[in-house]
Amino acid sequence: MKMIIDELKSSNGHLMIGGVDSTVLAKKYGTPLYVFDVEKIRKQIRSFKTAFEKNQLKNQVSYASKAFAVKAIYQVMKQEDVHVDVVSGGELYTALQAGFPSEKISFHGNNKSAAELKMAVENHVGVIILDNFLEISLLSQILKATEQKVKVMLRLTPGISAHTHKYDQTGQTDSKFGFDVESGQAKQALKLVLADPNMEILGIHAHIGSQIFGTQGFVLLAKKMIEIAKSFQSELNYWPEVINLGGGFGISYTDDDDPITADTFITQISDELKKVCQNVPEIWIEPGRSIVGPAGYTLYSIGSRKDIPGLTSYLSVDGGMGDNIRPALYQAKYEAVVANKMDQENQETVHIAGKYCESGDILIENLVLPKTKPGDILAVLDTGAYGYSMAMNYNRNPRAAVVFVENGQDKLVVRRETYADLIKLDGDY
Ligand SMILES: Cc1ncc(COP(=O)(O)O)c(C=O)c1O
Ligand SMILES: N[C@@H](CCCC[NH3+])C(=O)O
Repeated sequence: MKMIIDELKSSNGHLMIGGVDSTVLAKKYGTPLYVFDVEKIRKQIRSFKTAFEKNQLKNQVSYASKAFAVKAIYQVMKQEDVHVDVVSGGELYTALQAGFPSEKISFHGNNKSAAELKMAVENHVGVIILDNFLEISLLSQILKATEQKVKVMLRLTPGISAHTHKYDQTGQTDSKFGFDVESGQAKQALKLVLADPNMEILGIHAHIGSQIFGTQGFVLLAKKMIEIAKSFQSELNYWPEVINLGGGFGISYTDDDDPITADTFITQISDELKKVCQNVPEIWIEPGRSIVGPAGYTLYSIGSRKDIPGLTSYLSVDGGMGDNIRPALYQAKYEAVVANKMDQENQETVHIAGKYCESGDILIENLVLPKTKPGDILAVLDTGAYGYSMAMNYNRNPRAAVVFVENGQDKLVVRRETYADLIKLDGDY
């Protein structure tokens, strides 16, 4: 079991989150419940910033908001004075409604619609990260028609395969994202952008994937981006002001995961950049999971139990794949504890089943726990990234509420969906 657990116990054996008793939160707001320790989020952002400062690199941290995109998190990012990236009109809308400054927003996406591009231009987003040729022409038309100018970057596919789940790889040549460097698409895109008087090209971007542990892929990417910049300079007389290296820094979900600190990542990237380039551009990164993942917990109430003699036991909880699709989609592993029995000995091994009508709805296999009874609170750890943001209403289960805790105070930041919410969009026939 992860070392962290000892730090989280209160004297009565309850799991504490951000100075608040998690069982009190479960009672107050109901379960399933996402809980975020906001101080952890702030600390992680600051560790990226500190690492850049230590290495004396001009930089920008841009939170990849797909990991968790609700108004309150954009407000925390505003307080921490970082940028954010969005990948849809919906994320952009949420950020703007939260009062997040549009000039600090980067707009990503491999199939942005004309309407989304127009929305980004009208709201003066900081930079549009162009992903394909259709988008260049759509944006060009919009800018001409509205007589506006915008900063852009080009998303490149650098031909680097990260060591992670296939669904989490994005930098390999055979990827749906970005302009391919190898075949010359990237150069062609740059020519088009340079020729457009309404587009100001800020730099180049690449993202190799998500939940990556080694530094090797990032170091390779840094080197490759400088090579690309040099070829752009010699052939098109263009040198980027910014190189954006994307996100993807891995976190520890279980003891098998060995994450690298922000300091190690940034230092190794910085060393490589300085080795291969005298005039290092401003470096941007886009961490999502590493900023919000470890700060998140999901609290569930334990319900029914099925013991199959000689085989195994299933403990069911009141949530599952609807609030955390990651185990079903990527075979992702998690750790969990019984929040009201932190001081009790582990006594048995069980599978944690969700309540959705799918055999694949198993949140954790072979979890070692104390003896439990219905009504005990199970806390799954490190669920802050890609949990709520990928939540769904399968089986017409309402989506769970989200609570932020900090300095011993709790605040509901997303209310629980009601049954009435579920039929809000339905018409009669
Ligand atoms: C372009 C881009 N930037 C940043 C991220 C964030 O990745 P992560 O949450 O792994 O840091 C992603 C997701 O993979 C991405 O596609
Ligand atoms: N949703 C993925 C990460 C996607 C990253 C975006 N390209 C996960 O939970 O691991």
